[in-house]
Amino acid sequence: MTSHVTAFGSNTFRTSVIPSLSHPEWEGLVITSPSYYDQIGGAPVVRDVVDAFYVRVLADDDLKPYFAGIDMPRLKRHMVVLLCSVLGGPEPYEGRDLGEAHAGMGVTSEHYDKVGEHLFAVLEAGGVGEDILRDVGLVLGKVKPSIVTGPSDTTAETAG
Ligand code: HEM
Repeated sequence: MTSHVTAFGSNTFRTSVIPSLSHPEWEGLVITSPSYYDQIGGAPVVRDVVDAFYVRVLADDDLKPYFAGIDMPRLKRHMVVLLCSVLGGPEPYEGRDLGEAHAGMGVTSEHYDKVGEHLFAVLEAGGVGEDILRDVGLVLGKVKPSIVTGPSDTTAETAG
């Protein structure tokens, strides 16, 4: 049996139709695309995604040590707001610059990629579409150099 009900609440954005613009003449001329943030169900869904994300991250023996002694409720709050704003939501991110927040942690490229995989896994489990996954992947690629400061054994491109 297939189900398209997301694991993170219902998605009602597609049901909002503006009656005066529903004439066939207007088809394809009116931009009705909601933000990714609205598409996935807004802040409540992002909160659920982030909760599930840190459950996975903390269950990963390679990643868990980074979070020892960290104020997780605060971290989750900052991550929720960051993800909301990346997805086009209204909340402005007020946490630290990502480079500054991760400075001195020695995050490796491999561990960064694992964190990215956990984020993808929860977004996929929540029924998030391909287009959003693709763009989140692009953002993760852009942010990586600010966060990764540790040694990596996958720097073969620069060899030779
Ligand atoms: C994948 C991209 C990542 C994003 C978007 C991200 C995002 C964030 C954000 C928004 C904060 C809070 C910043 C603040 O306190 O103002 C944070 C803190 C933190 N992140 Fe990340 N992070 C990422 C990757 C990682 C990785 C790969 C690790 C470790 C394996 C990591 C470990 C931590 C820890 C331990 C903190 C808490 C720092 C502290 O409070 O002193 N993060 N991250």
